[in-house]
Amino acid sequence: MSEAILTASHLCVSLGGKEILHDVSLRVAKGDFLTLIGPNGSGKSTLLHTLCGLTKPGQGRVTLAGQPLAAYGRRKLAQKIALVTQQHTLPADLTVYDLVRCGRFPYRHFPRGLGAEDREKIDQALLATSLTPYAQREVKSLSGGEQQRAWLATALAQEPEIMVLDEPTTYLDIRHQFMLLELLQEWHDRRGLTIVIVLHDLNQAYTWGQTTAVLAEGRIAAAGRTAEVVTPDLMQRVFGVTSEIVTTSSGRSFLACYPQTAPKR
Ligand SMILES: Nc1ncnc2c1ncn2[C@@H]1O[C@H](COP(=O)(O)OP(=O)(O)OP(=O)(O)O)[C@@H](O)[C@H]1O
Repeated sequence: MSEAILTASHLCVSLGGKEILHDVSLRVAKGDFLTLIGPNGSGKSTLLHTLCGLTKPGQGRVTLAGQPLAAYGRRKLAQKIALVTQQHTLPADLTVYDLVRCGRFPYRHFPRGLGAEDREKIDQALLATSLTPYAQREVKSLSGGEQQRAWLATALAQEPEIMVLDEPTTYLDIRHQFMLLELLQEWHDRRGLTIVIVLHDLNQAYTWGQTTAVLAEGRIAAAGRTAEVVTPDLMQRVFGVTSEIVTTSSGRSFLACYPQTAPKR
């Protein structure tokens, strides 16, 4: 088994006076592509924020490469982990280029401005997300899906070892959902990026995950190799939905979820 890069041990997290995560332990191996799934309100975002050090656990701890998160300064931590979430507040006139440039902040030594390497990384990130022609557009003028890609570009420019993404396919049409997942897969395969990603589409979690963790009511219901975790039995137990592993004529396997009441075609 590969070494752990990120480890959560016995996390208890409370928000607004209520315990949200109960004794959650999770091990993310270096180079993993981990999909995190669970019903609405099960604590997925809370877990991601805690893994990134944005939310402090009441009990338990998170370690990054064997060191507690608190041992890393903010700049060093940002060189290791990038978080892509959906809650964004932005100045009205911020351009895409300016946003993606923020990904280079952990590497900048003030008062020096952007160096040649920073500019190269920004250009690469814009290119990878097909946003080069949008560089001078105001972020707020972009569609929801384009904005999502701009945030992904910012995280790519950050060059983290671990990318943590909270439902990044929201707002994206199906082709762009696949493009985003393929892009992550490519950065995972070519650059060894470790990925922890919340996906609501269970088939996508089944298809892209090497490992999968399932949260239910603030507890880990299952974790391990995706093919062993994402099973019709578990989907029934955790989500209350019927599903089947379906193999197409081209030999690809999918998790097909369907309501019992769906009309047959
Ligand atoms: N700041 C807060 N104060 C109080 N309760 C909170 C706070 N933030 C989140 N919660 C509650 O914690 C629970 C878990 O929320 P969280 O956003 O982590 O779930 P989730 O699995 O990501 O949900 P979803 O799939 O709907 O995005 C929810 O019941 C939510 O209402």
